[in-house]
Amino acid sequence: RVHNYTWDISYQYKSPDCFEKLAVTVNGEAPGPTIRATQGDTIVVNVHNKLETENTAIHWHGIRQIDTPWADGVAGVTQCPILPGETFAYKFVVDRPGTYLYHAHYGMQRVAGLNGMIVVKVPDGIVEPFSYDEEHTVLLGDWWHKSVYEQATGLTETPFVFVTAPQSLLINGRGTFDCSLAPSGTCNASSPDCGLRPLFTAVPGKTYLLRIGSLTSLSSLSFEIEGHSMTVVEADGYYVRPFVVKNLFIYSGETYSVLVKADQDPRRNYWAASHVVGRNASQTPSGKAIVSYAFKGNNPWIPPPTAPPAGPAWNNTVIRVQQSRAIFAHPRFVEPMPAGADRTLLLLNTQNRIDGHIKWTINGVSLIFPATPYLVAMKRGMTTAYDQRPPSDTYDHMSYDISAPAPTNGTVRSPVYRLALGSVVDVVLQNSNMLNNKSETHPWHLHGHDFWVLGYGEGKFNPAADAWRLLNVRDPIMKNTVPLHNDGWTAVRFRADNPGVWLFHCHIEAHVFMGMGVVFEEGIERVGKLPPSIMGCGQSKGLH
Ligand SMILES: O=C1O[C@H]([C@@H](O)CO)C(O)=C1O
Repeated sequence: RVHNYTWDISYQYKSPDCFEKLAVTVNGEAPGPTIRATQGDTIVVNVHNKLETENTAIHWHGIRQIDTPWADGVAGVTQCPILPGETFAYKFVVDRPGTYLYHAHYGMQRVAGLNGMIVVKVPDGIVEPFSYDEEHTVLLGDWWHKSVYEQATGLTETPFVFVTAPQSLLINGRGTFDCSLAPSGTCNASSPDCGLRPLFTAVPGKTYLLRIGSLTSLSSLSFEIEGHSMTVVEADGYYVRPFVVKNLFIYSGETYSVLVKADQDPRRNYWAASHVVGRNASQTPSGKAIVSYAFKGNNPWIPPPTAPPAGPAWNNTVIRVQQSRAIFAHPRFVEPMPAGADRTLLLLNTQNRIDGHIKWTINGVSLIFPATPYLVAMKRGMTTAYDQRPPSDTYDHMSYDISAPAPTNGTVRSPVYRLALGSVVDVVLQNSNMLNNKSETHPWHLHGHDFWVLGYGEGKFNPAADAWRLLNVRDPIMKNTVPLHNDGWTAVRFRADNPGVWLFHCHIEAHVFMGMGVVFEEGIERVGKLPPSIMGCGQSKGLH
C-alpha cells in the first residue's frame, strides 16, 4: 500500500505551554500528524516549504531507507535544503514494524517544533509477543520561549550563550507553564493549545500499549504514570525481553512501547508525568497529563486528587545506567549478531574551544555540514566538496584523562569515515568532561542502520583489558539511538550494509549544531541514480 501525504510546513503562532510564540507546524499542527502504516508499505510525503524565510528538510528517524538513501532528509548529508516555496517528495518503504519518529533536520529547526511519530504495524496474521486492548501514542518534548534563531546565535556568538534549561516539558505537544512568570500579554493560561488534558481514557481491567517517543532537543527524561507500573516490550522497533518499571528513562530519539494495565481505583484519575534527568531539573517544571478512568461518576478532565509525582533524583546516574543495562532482545527475537568486527572505532566525545568558540569534537573533529550534500559529492566524485582526509579511528586512549577538559586542539572539518560495504563495525563512544569539568549524557543516533547494543561501562574504556569480555554478545537489543551516559562509555556493533552516506550524531539539537557527529559512507558505487530534487546547492548546482 502507498500512503500519500501533502504537508504544508509553515510558521504559526502557538501556545503549547500557554506562552505564545512561533512554531514550525505541519498543516498547522505541532506536533505534526502521526503517520500510520503497515510493514512493507510505501510512504510518500510531499513537503511544501511555506516557511517564507527559512529552508527545511525532514528526517524519518529509525527508517533505514534501504535503496532510498536520498530520502533520509538530512540537509548537507543526503540532500540540499528545501527552499521556501519549493516542494520536495520523500518516498520510502517502512520495512520494519515498530515506533518511529520524524523531525526537521536543518540547522536547529527541530527546536521550533517540526516533529511527530510514525507507527508501523505488523501485517495481519503476524502475532506479536504481547497483547493489549488499545494503543496510544505519547510524544515527549521540551520547549523554550526563546526562538530557534536566538538559541543558534547564542551558540555561535562570542561570548557563548548555551540554550540552558527548557521552560517546559511537553506531552503530545502540550505543557503547563506558570503564566505569572511571563511578561504580561505573552502567556494565556486559558489558551486552547495548552494546559492539562487526558492522555488516554482507561477502562478498568483493560491493557493499553503506549508508544512513547522522545524528541526533546536537550533533555533526558523520566516518564511515569502515577500508581501504575509499565512493562517495556519494544525499543526502537525491536521486541525486548519484557521488564517492569515505575519510571521509564527515555533519551532524545528513542522510542519505547510499554503495557499499562488499568488496575487501580477507577473512581479517580492519575498523573502521567515527565521529568528532566541528567541535567539540573529545578528550572523546568514537569510535563503533566491526566490518565482518566472511565467510570460512572468520574470526570475524565478533573486533575488527580494527589500531588504530581516528583520523579527520581535528576542526578542519580546509577539508576539510569541500570535501566539501560536491563534492555535485552526478546528471547524469541534475538537478531543474530556477527561474532567479531572488521573495524573498531574508538570515538572520544570532547568539548573544545576552537577559534574562540565552544564546539563538540569527535576524535578532535567538529563536524560542519558542507555546502554540497555528501551523498551527491561522493556519488559524483566531487573531491573538493568535502574533506578528503579521513578522521581518526581512535584517540590516545591509553593516556587520555577523561576527567580533564580536552586540550584545545580540535578542528572544524567535513570529513567522512569510509566503511567497507558489508563490513562489521564496532563503535565505542567515550564520554569525557566538558570545559566546565562536568560530564553529561549524550543520546547517539545512527541513520540508515540499527546497531546491536553491546554494553555500557563506567570511566574509560580500555580495549586492552577485560572490557570486551564484559559486553553482551548473547542477546543484545538492536536500536538506532543509545545513551552515552555521563562519565562512561557505550559500545555498539553494526553491519555497514546499506549503500549511502549516513550521519551518526548526538541527538541533542544544540550539540550536533556544535559539531557533535560523524559521517559514515559505505557502498556509494552501489547507490542508484540520485534524484535531481536533492541537488541544486554548492557544487551540485545545475546537476541532474
Ligand atoms: O554544550 C554545552 O555547553 C554547556 C556548557 O558546557 C558550557 O556553557 C552545556 O551545558 C552543554 O551541554
